[in-house]
Amino acid sequence: MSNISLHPLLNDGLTLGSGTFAGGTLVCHCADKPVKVSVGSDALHNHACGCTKCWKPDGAIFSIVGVVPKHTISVLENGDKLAIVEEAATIQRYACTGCGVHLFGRIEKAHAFHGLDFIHAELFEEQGAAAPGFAAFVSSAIEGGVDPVEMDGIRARFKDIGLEPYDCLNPPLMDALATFAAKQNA
Ligand SMILES: N[C@@H](CCC(=O)N[C@@H](CSCO)C(=O)NCC(=O)O)C(=O)O
Ligand SMILES: [Zn+2]
Ligand SMILES: [Zn+2]
Repeated sequence: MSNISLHPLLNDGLTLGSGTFAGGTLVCHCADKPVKVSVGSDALHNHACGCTKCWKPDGAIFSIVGVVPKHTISVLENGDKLAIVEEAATIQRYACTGCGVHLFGRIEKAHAFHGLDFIHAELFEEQGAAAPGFAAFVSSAIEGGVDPVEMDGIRARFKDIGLEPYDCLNPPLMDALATFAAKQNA
């Protein structure tokens, strides 16, 4: 297959987390007045995401995104540069208006993942955050511009590095969404 970059942190195999990471500071890509956000948790359910909405570094076709309890997040510096990307989205992503990096995403409505904020662990200035554990929304990469003929190779590459590819979320998270929906509909 072609030289597609899944993500800079996936292209040469996974770097495992320390297992003891308890949070740190997320920093955007601005050279001047970067936005800094404190997080008091490791990235939970960390995964590669091929959807069109999650932030990706330049040249990558997958995002790496995980969640943290929202009460562990606080904006430390230059929060005036943050703006919500898409107000109507389930996940309201707070992006830096200078560089476009998403610092965190929050769900304000009733939802299985309410109370969890979405973050990109590669933005931690510290090392040791959890590695991604699976790949989600893989087929959505086509919506982002990937040629469908590349998909077999992309799925094979994920399997090679130990990440099971799914076209939605992984079974435990899909079960959590379905459990929430079942309770709401009861
Ligand atoms: N095909 C669409 C899928 C977008 C989508 O549903 N993304 C998921 C996963 S984001 C991180 O896991 C989601 O929950 N989105 C809610 C939201 O973004 O508000 C596409 O690619 O756009
Ligand atoms: Zn920035
Ligand atoms: Zn996504």
